[in-house]
Amino acid sequence: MHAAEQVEAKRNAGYRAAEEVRDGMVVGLGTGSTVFFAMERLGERIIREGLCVAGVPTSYQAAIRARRYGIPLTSLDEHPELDIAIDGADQVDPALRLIKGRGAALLREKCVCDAARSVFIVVDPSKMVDTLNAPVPVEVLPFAVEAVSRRLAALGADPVLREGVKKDGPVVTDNGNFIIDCDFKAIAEPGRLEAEIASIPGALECGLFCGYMEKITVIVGEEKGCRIVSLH
Ligand SMILES: O=C(CO)[C@H](O)[C@H](O)COP(=O)(O)O
Repeated sequence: MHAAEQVEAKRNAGYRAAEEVRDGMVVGLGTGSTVFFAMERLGERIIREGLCVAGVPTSYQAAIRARRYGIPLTSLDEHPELDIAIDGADQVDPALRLIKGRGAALLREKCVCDAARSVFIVVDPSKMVDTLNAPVPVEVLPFAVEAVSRRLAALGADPVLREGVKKDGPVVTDNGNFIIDCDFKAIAEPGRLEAEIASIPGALECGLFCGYMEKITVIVGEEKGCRIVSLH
C-alpha cells in the first residue's frame, strides 16, 4: 500500500469509528495518526448534529487535537466508566490481541481501554498480522530503568531505551517515565508475556493488550471503505 492509500485507509477507519459515538456518550480518545481522523469526524458531527459528548484524552497530543476539533474534554476521574474508546494499534493478531505504544501513550491508553464498555481499534491493513512480532514498548519508572532492563533481557528481549527525536536523551512520557522498547521477535504467548512484564517492579505497563478481545472491535480501513473484525 502506498503512502497516499494508507492515509485514505486510516481516514476510512477513523471516520467509521466516529459513527459509533451516540449522543451523551463519554469517549476515550486514543493517540496516533489514525485516531485523528475519528476526532476530525466527531468534531464535524458535534457541529452538524449538535451531538453532546465528552472525551477523555490519553495524551497531550490527543488533548490538543480534541480541542482543535471542538471535542469537550473531561477526565477519567470524572468518568471512571467510559461508554466507548477509539484508539489505534501497531499490530493486531487474529485473536484481537494488540501491540500499542509507538506514540508512548500506552499507559493511559490501557487505563482508558480498561475503563471503556466497548473499544474500537482503528488501523490500516498493514497492522493485521498472524503473529505479534513488533517491539513491545514498556513504560518504566526512571528510578528502576537499569533493573527493569535486566529483567526484560532475562525474558528474552533486546531492551533499548527509547531516545527522543529533536530532544537529546530518553523520551519522557506524558507521565514522566521512560520507555524501553523490547524486541521479542515472534511472540508465541502474548498473554503470558504481558503477565510476566507486569510482575516486574518498576515496569509500569507494557504495550501488549491481551485481555480485551471480548470488547474490542477492529475497524480495518481500506482504500475504499473498511472491514470490521470482532469476536463477538
Ligand atoms: O499506541 C499508540 C500510541 O501510543 C498508537 O495508537 C499506535 O502507535 C498507532 O498509531 P497510528 O495510528 O499513528 O499508526
